[in-house]
Amino acid sequence: MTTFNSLGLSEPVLKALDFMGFEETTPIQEQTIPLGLEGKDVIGQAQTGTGKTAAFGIPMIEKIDKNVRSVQGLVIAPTRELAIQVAEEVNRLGKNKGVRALPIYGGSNMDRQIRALKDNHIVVATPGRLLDHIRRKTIKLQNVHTAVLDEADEMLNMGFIDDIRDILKSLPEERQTLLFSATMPKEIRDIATKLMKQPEEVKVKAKEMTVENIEQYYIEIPEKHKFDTLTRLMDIDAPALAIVFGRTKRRVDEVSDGLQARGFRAEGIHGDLTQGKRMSVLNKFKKGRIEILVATDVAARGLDISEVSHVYNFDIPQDPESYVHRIGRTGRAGRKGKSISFVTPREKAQLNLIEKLTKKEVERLSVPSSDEARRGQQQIAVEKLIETTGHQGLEKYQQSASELLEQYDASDLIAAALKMMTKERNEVPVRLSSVQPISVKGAQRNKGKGGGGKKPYRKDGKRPYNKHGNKSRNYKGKGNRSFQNKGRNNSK
Ligand SMILES: Nc1ncnc2c1ncn2[C@@H]1O[C@H](COP(=O)(O)OP(=O)(O)OP(=O)(O)O)[C@@H](O)[C@H]1O
Ligand SMILES: [Mg+2]
Repeated sequence: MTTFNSLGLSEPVLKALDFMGFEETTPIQEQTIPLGLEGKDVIGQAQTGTGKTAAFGIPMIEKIDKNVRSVQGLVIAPTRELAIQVAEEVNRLGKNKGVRALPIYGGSNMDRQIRALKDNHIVVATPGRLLDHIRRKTIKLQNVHTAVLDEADEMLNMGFIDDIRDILKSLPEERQTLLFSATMPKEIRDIATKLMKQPEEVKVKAKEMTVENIEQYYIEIPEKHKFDTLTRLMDIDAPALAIVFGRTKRRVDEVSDGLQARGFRAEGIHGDLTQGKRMSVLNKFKKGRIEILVATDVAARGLDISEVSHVYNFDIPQDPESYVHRIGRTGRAGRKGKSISFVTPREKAQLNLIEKLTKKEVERLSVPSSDEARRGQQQIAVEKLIETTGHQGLEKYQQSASELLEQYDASDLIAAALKMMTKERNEVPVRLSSVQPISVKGAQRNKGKGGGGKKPYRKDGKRPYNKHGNKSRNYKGKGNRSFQNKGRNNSK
């Protein structure tokens, strides 16, 4: 166990860490904070939810002179939501030291940003908006000594390489550059290395690329049954907060409309929404006012919402890396999480690619039946009833309870109470537009995935549900055609 104390951090930063409840370092923090403090360039790769933000945030804050009123640290992040979140975490870490961070991103008022820039030591920006400021000369970067690319591979992958290069060119030569992500494909790392000075590579040793505390499952399912299966899973799992990833904006809209039609508190988020709408949906989700966030990959990276208990890949992602980030929205900071990915029969090769990247086998589940879903709902009522027996104030009901028990059979009474408490399953028909399955370039059709049989769907390890009908059928692909990888479709 390594404490932050042993890293030689300043009192105000230690106090902030204490306030935030960080007791010991995570492995990536333990390894990169000393390098960051020494001024070394660092490429840091560690699993999702393991504290990379503080790993770069802490040394950056330590190196800020709060009396110099100019931007000294710069973080670049791929999305607006992430820029805001990172700025919040940096502000928490820097609070006692008097170090302030400002998020700047497209879709918000430029003049206001310009005014606010004067009072901040650190800027957390999306690449496009930052370049706007640089080109209009509305931001002064000559005092920047530390630059961080958070989710570096994503930004370089998205074709932002020229933007990033232009941004870095506008910073002083004498600076430190840090690069972080949970994934770092070799070709991207090679590009990145060219932007840095003899970077130290820190790759936290982990057998698998995904964190162990996420239980990973997949369900093989034809496209047309996905939606009903999703709502069944939700009825059984009763997630605290869930994120459902869809492939396109239209898909996200349709799935969130469908979920609403079935009585779930769901809303969608994707790149076509206004900034205001995106923020309001995300805030509602963080506060639990909606329970399901339906999203494109725009929400796949970096977002840290601790209560997210389930991630559903309604559509399997095009990039295997994206899978790592998507499921990483759950199981953060040591919490438990569960991910379930829908794979159409023609997409098995894509699943194999994912397993190859993550070095982790994804376990197969059978399609839950509507009877299992109904029992799932009933189980929720059972748990609620049991929990309520521990509540105070039950004595007010004891008199009625004894009277009832004199007249009726106890099990009839409990059955009636459960019936009243069990949510009726809403199965209004929902139709989605058809989509193309993901295709893998030159993919070998999956020839019998290893890993034994599938597991019947169950809410947890303790209560097995019998399998009912609905076995996944043997869908045959149309021959062994290899599919063209359409590359990244710009559909976030
Ligand atoms: N040392 C620590 N002790 C306890 N909690 C921590 C510690 N470091 C970070 N955290 C918390 O863990 C959560 C995840 O951290 P963070 O968002 O930095 O993860 P990440 O590695 O950047 O993940 P991703 O790859 O998804 O971006 C945050 O809520 C953060 O406040
Ligand atoms: Mg992060």
